[in-house]
This record gives sequence, C-alpha cells and structure tokens, in this order.
Amino acid sequence: MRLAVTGREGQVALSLIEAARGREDVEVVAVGRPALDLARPETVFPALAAARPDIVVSAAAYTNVDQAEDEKELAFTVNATGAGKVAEAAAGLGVPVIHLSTDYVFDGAKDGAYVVTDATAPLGVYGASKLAGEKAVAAANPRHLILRTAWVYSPFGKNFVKTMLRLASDRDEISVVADQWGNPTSALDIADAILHAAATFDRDKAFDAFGVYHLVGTGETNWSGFARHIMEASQALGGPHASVRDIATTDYPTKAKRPPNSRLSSVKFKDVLQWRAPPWRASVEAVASRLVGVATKPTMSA
Ligand SMILES: NC(=O)C1=CN([C@@H]2O[C@H](COP(=O)(O)OP(=O)(O)OC[C@H]3O[C@@H](n4cnc5c(N)ncnc54)[C@H](OP(=O)(O)O)[C@@H]3O)[C@@H](O)[C@H]2O)C=CC1
Ligand SMILES: Cc1cn([C@H]2C[C@H](O)[C@@H](COP(=O)(O)OP(=O)(O)O[C@H]3O[C@@H](C)C(=O)[C@@H](O)[C@H]3O)O2)c(=O)[nH]c1=O
Ligand SMILES: [Mg+2]
Repeated sequence: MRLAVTGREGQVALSLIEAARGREDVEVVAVGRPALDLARPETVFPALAAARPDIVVSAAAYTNVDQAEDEKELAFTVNATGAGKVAEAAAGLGVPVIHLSTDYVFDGAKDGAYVVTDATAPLGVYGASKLAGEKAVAAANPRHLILRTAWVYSPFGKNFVKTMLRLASDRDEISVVADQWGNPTSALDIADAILHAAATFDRDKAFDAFGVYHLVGTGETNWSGFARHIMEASQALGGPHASVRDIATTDYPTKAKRPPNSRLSSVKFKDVLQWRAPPWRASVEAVASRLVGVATKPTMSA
C-alpha cells in the first residue's frame, strides 16, 4: 500500500515517513512545495497523480495560529480551498483521503470532552479555515476520514515540546497558561493511527464508516501540566530543566483567542477502528528521549 502525504517537512508527514521506513507493506511518498502548492490549486492533481497513491493523507496546512489572524486570505486558501483540491484529486484518482483537522474548530465552552457530533464554533481564523477545509474535503470525496487531533508535538518541526526544552536551557522558570485544557498528541502516534486506518480500508474494500473522527493522546492536561511533564522527562534524561509557573490566559496575551477546553474524545476511533493512542505522558517521554539525546549525546567521531 502506498500513501501520498502532503507537505514534505511537516511533523505528521515526517512521522509517517519514519513509521513506514521499517515496514515492507507500506510506502510513504511526501509531496510538497514546489511540486504541490496548496496556494496554487492547479498544482495539486498532477503532483498527487504522479505519486500513484492507494490513499492520500492531507497533512499540509497553514498552522501558525496567531499569524493567521493577519493572513486570513492565505489561511483559507491553503486550509480550505487547498484541502478541498487534495480531496478532489484523491477522488479523481479513485482513492480515499485521510484529512487532518484540529480541536480549534471548537470554542471550548463544553463541560467535558468533545465528541464528533458536537457543534463546531471556531474562535479564530485558523480554526475557521480548518473547519471550512473539513467541509470542502467532505464535499469533494465521500471516501474521507476527517481526523481531528490536537496539541501535536514530535522530534520534527516546530512544536511546544521543543519550545519548552529551548526555554528551559536558558531560564530557571517558565510561565505557562493553566486554564486551557486539552490532549497533547505525539505525531509519532498519529502516524501509527493513520497507518492503522489506511490498512483497514485498504484491506476492507467495503469499509463504509467514513466521516469525522477524533484521535488524541490518552488522558488530558492543561498547557502548564504539559510543560511540567516535559521538564520532568527532560530532567530524568539529564537534559535542561526549569520550574513551571501557572498563569492565566489573561497573563499571556496572544493575537488569536484559544479554546479554554478543547479536550477531544477518541472513543469513536477506538470503537470503529480498534486503535487507541498511548497515555500522553509516555509519548512525551518517548519524544523527549530523542530530543534531549540529540543535544547531550557525544558523537562517535572526533
Ligand atoms: N501542529 C498541531 O499542533 C496540530 C496540527 N493539526 C493539523 O495536523 C496537520 C499536520 O500538522 P503538522 O504536521 O503539525 O504541521 P506542520 O506545521 O509541522 O507542517 C505543515 C506542513 O504544511 C506545509 N504547507 C504549508 N503551506 C503549504 C502550501 N501552501 N502548500 C503546500 N504545503 C504547505 C508545510 O510545508 P513546508 O515544509 O514547505 O513549510 C509543512 O510541511 C495539519 O493539517 C494541522 O492543521 C491539528 C491539530 C494540532
Ligand atoms: C511558549 C508559551 C506558550 N504559552 C501558551 C500559549 C498557548 O495558549 C499555549 C500553547 O502555545 P502554542 O503556541 O504551542 O499554541 P498553539 O499554536 O495555539 O497550538 C495549536 O496549534 C494548532 C496548529 C493546533 O491545531 C492546536 O491543536 C494547537 O496545538 O501555551 C505559555 O503560556 N507560555 C509560553 O512560554
Ligand atoms: Mg517500507
């Protein structure tokens, strides 16, 4: 089975490439700029067709939440129009699409974890553009899995774990918001979940449970709790450490408004697709061991 994933350097794309590397039964081809540019819709079909995929994974996106407030048009072009083009190309090639979406489609007013049937109400441009992308994907290709995930980190790209480790190496204390709740999710786990889902509908041609799913790390916390566990994991590995001070969202002004509660329930994914992510703390430790190792391990040469 061959997967084509959009975006070449994204966290999910690189995690998928790594997960497939050790497997005979799956190949992952990353298709990104300049060949596939979501801001140039005419590039999408030819670039994906050339990869001859059995399944398309739509992971490329405009992901800068604050900057999206100032670049609304570009965010919608990439996350809505571009995502729709990717799903349309998959349909044209006769294959299903797994499209990544976000917890930020919700406003965070719910008391409890969001299920897939809950009403969406994004607070910012990024969330609104991703919600428009979900609709474009669903309209373009009936064989879609819209996979909402959240708070993604990995050994790759830019993410909260890397930011916290960097800040810890030059500060004694980091102030982090403690009133926004959610589910930290490792892109390495997302890659496993995607390969599991892809294998399911590659094997079962009559698979008919397409639709919206939530898939996040097991358990929940707030950004401060997430930061604190990153520090514990790093310290245990001999890496940098800082103490974490709880602050309120009002003490950390940002351009975009974020949901106070964006916890997602992965129960549908578990029930239908029979797969569940590891506890979020274990996954943080797995990623930290790679990031901290890189900085502290002596090289074999020299
Ligand atoms: N990061 C997170 O916390 C979360 C992410 N998601 C969603 O999951 C998916 C994967 O996220 P993640 O891997 O973290 O993303 P990253 O921010 O790590 O990577 C985004 C990728 O999109 C590519 N991209 C951006 N603009 C374009 C464009 N115009 N044309 C082609 N490619 C483009 C980038 O390309 P380049 O390498 O050239 O810059 C990059 O490869 C996204 O859909 C995101 O919305 C959902 C919840 C949380
Ligand atoms: C760096 C830093 C952030 N924060 C806060 C800001 C914010 O509320 C929270 C997380 O910061 P980030 O900039 O990583 O957050 P953000 O970019 O909003 O992360 C989001 O990205 C998009 C793509 C998604 O889809 C979401 O699921 C989510 O992961 O922590 C602090 O309180 N202290 C700090 O030192
Ligand atoms: Mg392989």
